[in-house]
Amino acid sequence: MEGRAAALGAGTVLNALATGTGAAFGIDIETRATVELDPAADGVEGEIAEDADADTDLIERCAALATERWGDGEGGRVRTDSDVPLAAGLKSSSAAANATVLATCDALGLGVGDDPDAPAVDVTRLEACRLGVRAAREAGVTVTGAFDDATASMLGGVTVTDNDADELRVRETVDWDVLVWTPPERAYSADADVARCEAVAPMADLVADLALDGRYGEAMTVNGLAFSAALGFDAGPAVEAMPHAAAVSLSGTGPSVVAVADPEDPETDLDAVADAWTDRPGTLRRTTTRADGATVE
Ligand SMILES: Nc1ncnc2c1ncn2[C@@H]1O[C@H](COP(=O)(O)OP(=O)(O)O)[C@@H](O)[C@H]1O
Ligand SMILES: O=C(O)C1=C[C@@H](OP(=O)(O)O)[C@@H](O)[C@H](O)C1
Repeated sequence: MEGRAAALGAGTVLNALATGTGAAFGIDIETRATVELDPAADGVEGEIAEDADADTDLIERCAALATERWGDGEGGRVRTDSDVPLAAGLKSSSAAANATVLATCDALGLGVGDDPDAPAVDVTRLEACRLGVRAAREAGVTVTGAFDDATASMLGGVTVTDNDADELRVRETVDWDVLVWTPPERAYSADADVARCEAVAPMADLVADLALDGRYGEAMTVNGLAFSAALGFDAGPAVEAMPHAAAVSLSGTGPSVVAVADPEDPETDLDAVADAWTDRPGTLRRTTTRADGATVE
């Protein structure tokens, strides 16, 4: 009983910490999970390939909740390996949770899809996503549940969500080139200063209006300025990127900054953004948006 799945990292359009409404978009960086179930095992044991000391509680809970819900409460082992840096604002927790829940479904021999009425579909990706969000809340790695990030990672494209109700308001495909700057430091979402985020709620409402109007780029850039100020990050990288990018924002609670360009628009140029950011410490990564989301492998 072995199963495998992969889920996406994501960038932020609207940080949900101010109002509970959030928006994010899936990008082409992945976390893969392998689950081996053993009906005789007592509980689930987790391992994170990149970091032997990182907290495995989230993925252990994801596998355990999934076997409780769709199996017979089997235990076993779960292992993740990931291109999504941990606690860097690129939704590593959502990608790990989604990949683990789907890999557990695969190990249980269940069909995963989006149409609940299709004969081959036992579990929808949205159901799997909601279970991962529940595990994230129980593991204490999130403030709002981060259903925005979880849906972007699971479904791909851009999603706008109500994280208080775990409700998907919008899902749309976007086609952007993406440049990600990840500074060396890490910022765990659970440690974020929520009161400072709540102070910029009027700006978050404006960002939500723009996003619900389909103006994702403007929404994202306003989000970045507001939440960089709220969370104490330098807005300099965003200002440097703005002349060359369709949009740029601090991602999540940071520290990564994500700039996007429209491949059809010659006015946008991520090489110029990379030049502007080149002397900053950390890593620069070029990627693209993804519309397909998480997959069973
Ligand atoms: N590859 C992974 N495998 C297992 N758990 C992970 C992985 N990546 C992240 N996590 C979990 O998510 C937590 C980080 O969550 P968070 O601070 O929200 O970061 P991010 O903004 O990247 O989602 C980690 O402490 C760990 O519990
Ligand atoms: O924990 C949470 O509820 C959230 C964390 C933030 O993301 P990161 O995990 O990327 O910091 C934020 O963008 C998201 O809207 C909600």
